Amino acid sequence: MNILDSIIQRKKEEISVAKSHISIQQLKDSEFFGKEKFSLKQNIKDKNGIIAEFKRKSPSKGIINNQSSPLEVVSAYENFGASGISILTDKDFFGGNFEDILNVRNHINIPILRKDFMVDEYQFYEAKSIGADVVLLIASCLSHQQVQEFTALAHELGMEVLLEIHTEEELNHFNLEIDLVGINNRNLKDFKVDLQHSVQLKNQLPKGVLSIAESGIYSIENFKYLTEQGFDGFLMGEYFMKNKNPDKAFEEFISNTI
Ligand SMILES: O=P(O)(O)OC[C@@H](O)[C@@H](O)c1c[nH]c2ccccc12
Repeated sequence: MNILDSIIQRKKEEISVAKSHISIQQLKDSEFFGKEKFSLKQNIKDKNGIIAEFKRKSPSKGIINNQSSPLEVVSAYENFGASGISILTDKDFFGGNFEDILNVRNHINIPILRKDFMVDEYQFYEAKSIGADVVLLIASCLSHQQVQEFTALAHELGMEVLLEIHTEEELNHFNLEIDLVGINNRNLKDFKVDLQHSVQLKNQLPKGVLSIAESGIYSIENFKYLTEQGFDGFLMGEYFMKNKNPDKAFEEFISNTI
């Protein structure tokens, strides 16, 4: 069993526990349910294209940062022009939780991506109830049909969808309702990073689709290369989070690149 399989197995257990505690109706009654969303699609075009991630740890890197406060970090991301924020809500493997989104939602005015492994409709109601504007759909965990159904549900709830792909076969998961396509430079099964591979995949996307280069952007050179190759957006976590002050790291990166 690879790491992705273990994460999904655990996720399914968590979801069944969550369902037994909180009903969909209760989620619908929460404060954020009726709120308007911020559009990541729009912000990718209007701002600096970076979706900056708050990330404490990962299966590939272990602890990255368990000191920084989400609000301090994401406020700096917003102030220095990020198009959006990604916040991991997976607890066991990434050290995230719902509070990380709930605690910042009312303090920032850019879209928040709930970064998790979405495998069940219930999680879309959860995402909306904590104030997420965008959800991630990972093609390698889902069938073509699930991608379609989950996209429709996300839209019905007023959220946008970022479809993550990593292989040529996964291009088949794309449909015209998808808002943004992320190409993961990292293979989630063995953690290898390959930027060239992502560029090749990006060139096979239908024209006009907003493309996001995800993961493993470890230097200004990497960023510039991907920009030159025509990516519209960049999902970056570790590069900022590995610093004691991710807020400063973000500010410095922006002043050196954009
Ligand atoms: O920290 P990095 O290498 O900059 O990567 C950020 C983000 O792309 C990565 O966290 C990620 C991309 N897709 C995922 C799916 C699940 C969990 C995490 C991810």
